Amino acid sequence: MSTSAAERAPGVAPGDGFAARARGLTKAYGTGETTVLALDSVDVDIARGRFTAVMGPSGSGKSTLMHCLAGLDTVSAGQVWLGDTEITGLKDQELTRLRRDRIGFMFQSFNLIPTLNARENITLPIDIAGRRPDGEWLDRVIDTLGLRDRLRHRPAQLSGGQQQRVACARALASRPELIFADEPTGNLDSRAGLEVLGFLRESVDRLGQTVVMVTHDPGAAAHSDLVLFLADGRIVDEMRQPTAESVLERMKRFDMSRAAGKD
Ligand SMILES: Nc1ncnc2c1ncn2[C@@H]1O[C@H](COP(=O)(O)OP(=O)(O)OP(=O)(O)O)[C@@H](O)[C@H]1O
Repeated sequence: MSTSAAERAPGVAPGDGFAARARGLTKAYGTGETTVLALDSVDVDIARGRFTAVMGPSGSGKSTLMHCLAGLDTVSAGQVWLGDTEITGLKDQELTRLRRDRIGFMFQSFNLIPTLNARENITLPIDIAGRRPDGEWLDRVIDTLGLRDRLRHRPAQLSGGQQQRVACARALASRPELIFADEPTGNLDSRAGLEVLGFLRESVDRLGQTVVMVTHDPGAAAHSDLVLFLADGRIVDEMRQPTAESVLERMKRFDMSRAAGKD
């Protein structure tokens, strides 16, 4: 008999107000002496309708956290919920369906299909799922992202910023409960990067989306509502209403305390 998430984790209410949550999330890679503890019993709540940034030094577990929250990777211990669905323990097929129906992804490489035009790229995940796009929503996304006059262009005919906007529209097209963005501005010049961050911000403010973004860039994190700081597989701090300066300052302190710890 399966036990409900709430029964197994006392005090944890169903996912009201949270797009995703984790309790005791632990991820180890490898076995024996070569084991790497990428996540060490992480508790995290991702608020609905908010823009959350995840920062931390290289190797601190940012991507692993994102992959485990998105059901792209299995966990070693702990529980993860998307809304009020516990995803830890779901079978591959159920996870694939859940990701397809409820999550949007944006990666550093845009992963656009070169032979499809912008509009076809945007609706591809919906088409693959065999669903019909919600025309009104799609129009809003396309207009919010300023892509109306680029829909018939193929990726090669678009600038890097425009391609990333198409990738953003594709992530939003199915109106997912949650968008995960892994370094979405990593390959862009600063102007195009700012554009993408502005669009992610607008998707939260104007379209009510929930966004989780992994980034190394304090300037990018400043577009979020909340920054989670990871170190050695743990969430060690958080910051509301961040500015680039306050995030940079926090990271410097962090580097200093790490250096002190190694002495
Ligand atoms: N498939 C894997 N096999 C073995 N170890 C891994 C694997 N994936 C990640 N790790 C290790 O887990 C730790 C966390 O990695 P992760 O990629 O989550 O860090 P990150 O904070 O996203 O790093 P970066 O900022 O460099 O992308 C690192 O020590 C990494 O080497």
